Amino acid sequence: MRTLITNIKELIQVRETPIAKVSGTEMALLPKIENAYLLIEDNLIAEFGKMENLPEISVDKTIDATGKVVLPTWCDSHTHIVYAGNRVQEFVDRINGLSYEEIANRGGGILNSAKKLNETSEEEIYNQSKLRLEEVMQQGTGAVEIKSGYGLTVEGELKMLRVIKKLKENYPVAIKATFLGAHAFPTEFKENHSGYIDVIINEMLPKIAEENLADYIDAFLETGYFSIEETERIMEAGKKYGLTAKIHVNQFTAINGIEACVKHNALSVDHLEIVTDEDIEILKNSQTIPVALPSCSYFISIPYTPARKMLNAGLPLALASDFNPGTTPSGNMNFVIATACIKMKMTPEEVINAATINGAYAMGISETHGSITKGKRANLIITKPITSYYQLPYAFGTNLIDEVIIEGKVI
Ligand SMILES: N=CN[C@@H](CCC(=O)O)C(=O)O
Ligand SMILES: [Zn+2]
Repeated sequence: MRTLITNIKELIQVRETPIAKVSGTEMALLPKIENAYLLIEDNLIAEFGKMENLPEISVDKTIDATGKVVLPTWCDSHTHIVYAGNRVQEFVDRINGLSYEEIANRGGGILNSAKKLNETSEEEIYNQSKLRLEEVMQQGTGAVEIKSGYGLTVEGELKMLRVIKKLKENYPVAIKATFLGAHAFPTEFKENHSGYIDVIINEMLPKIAEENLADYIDAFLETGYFSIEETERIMEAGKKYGLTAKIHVNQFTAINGIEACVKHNALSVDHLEIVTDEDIEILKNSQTIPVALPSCSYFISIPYTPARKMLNAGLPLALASDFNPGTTPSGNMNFVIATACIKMKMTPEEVINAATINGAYAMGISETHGSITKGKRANLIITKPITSYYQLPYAFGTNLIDEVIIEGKVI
């Protein structure tokens, strides 16, 4: 099957030579071709170039993109899309003055979602979660990482990971599964942290490996959650099963957690609302990519990741949604990029790099996703007619997406 997209006003994020990620000042550059065509063969990008160089070819379908921008679909490297129910009451409690921490201390927060998840059948969780996946696909997401972490029991964690596996099987979007058993301590292990970590290492991980249910391992390294030493135990155990770490860290406090993650070759460190100069130094010269989650900062009113400071220091940065019931009940990457421009003072070029090629890197899929490169997956957003790609973050709240193509097919 050959599909030809013609008369593209701007074909953006064009990388003739494949790259893994972009860092520092490179993030300000977003290569593009004006008045372009792009040829899709089956599920791959086969050719692209200027309209004037379009060769004579026979195709099965032509899409006229006059006035429209074409770019790679969003690569959302950090979500918790699989969950049961919602946490609307906590939303109202926060409006009335309670903080995220106060709600968690009352047994709300992650433990609230864990209770709901353990009471809900696998089929029902799948049915609720697939609606969120379908929604973000329509919003232009073509690759997504999904975490467990609302089970916190052997059965609960396996149930979540099996739902992620089923989503992988049934949807064309690229999905990476991350095991986040170390998301919070269940109440019965509140005073016995090592006991719960033993359950993670000796009971959960072997079963997950046996069923091949996870690609990565995560922990919530934070004051009041998992300490550096506890997170190190988790990362080391994961490594034994071939699971590279992607760690929640520096969301509320900076406790030198980033150093431990870099030491253990984490693929990404995520959140980073609070970042010290030492953290930035440590991230330099590492292969670990920082991931910012601006919708979370927006929703629970916490600081935004200091993107400018990090980019000025030469670091790469990825942007992801953090879609979850507690701190970010939205997976809309269009809102993520707009918020990063508006609140983090990133430029349109930087946010698009952060949400495509760098997001792909943060999921370990930049060889196949995240740019317009021959041989990569034909995962594309075709916008409505717009003046330029600047309009995407500018017109926040307006749906400017006309069509989404995943694996070569309009969805
Ligand atoms: N901070 C840790 N985990 C999630 C939120 C968990 C929740 O409140 O349900 C996050 O990334 O924001
Ligand atoms: Zn998260």
